[in-house]
Amino acid sequence: MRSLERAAIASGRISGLDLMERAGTGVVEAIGEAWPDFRTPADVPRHAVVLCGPGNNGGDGFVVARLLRRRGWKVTLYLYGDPERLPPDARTNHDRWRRIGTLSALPAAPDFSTADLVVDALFGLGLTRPLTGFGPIFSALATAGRPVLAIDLPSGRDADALPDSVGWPSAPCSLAVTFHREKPLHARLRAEGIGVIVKPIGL
Ligand SMILES: NC(=O)C1=CN([C@@H]2O[C@H](COP(=O)(O)OP(=O)(O)OC[C@H]3O[C@@H](n4cnc5c(N)ncnc54)[C@H](O)[C@@H]3O)[C@@H](O)[C@H]2O)[C@@H](O)CC1
Ligand SMILES: [K+]
Repeated sequence: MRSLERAAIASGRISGLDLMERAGTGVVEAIGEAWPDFRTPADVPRHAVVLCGPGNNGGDGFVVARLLRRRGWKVTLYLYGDPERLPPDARTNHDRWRRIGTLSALPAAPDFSTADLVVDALFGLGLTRPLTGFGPIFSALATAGRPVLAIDLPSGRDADALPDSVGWPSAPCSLAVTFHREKPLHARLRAEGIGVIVKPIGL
């Protein structure tokens, strides 16, 4: 994915920011496909809790937050990490979000009870080692029993599904929305009964 992305950007066909916008747009399309009820307006605005991480997976989360807000959703956004250290495209989408919404630092045990949907944009392809310290958050998420959409893949899991990654702490997941092509992990997710939707982003 990284080399495809680099080649697409180097060709001048598309920018990294465009890819991120397409990824976020694909996620919002997938929400309507997986949960058709969410397409129709509700009396009370629907509530999404979006968890953004320190890389471009978090950047996709900021795009999704903005697009859901535009569709009338109430959005609660938690950021894990320092906004000043976000990579450039994620930072741009953080700034765009901040023009229309607020964010808080990710608490140790967030309240997910009023969420119609939780969007997991903490970690994607860039995870390099097992997560530590996320146990209480993942437990709170599992206990809340709310639908969880993973952007690209459930945070904490290894996209390559290498054997030594079995058992790494990871977020619960109802649906994973990945981009361009499935990665090795997605076959495993399907085998576990987790939905997977692949969205084109113009690569
Ligand atoms: N590569 C591509 O072609 C595209 C990527 N996109 C998104 O970008 C994501 C990949 O972005 P990144 O490469 O920035 O990676 P991530 O956003 O998955 O994570 C990178 C960040 O996580 C930190 N990190 C890694 N392992 C950690 C651990 N165990 N504990 C704590 N911190 C850890 C790294 O230091 C870095 O700050 C994809 O999953 C996808 O969601 C999309 O925007 C569209 C195109
Ligand atoms: K994720």
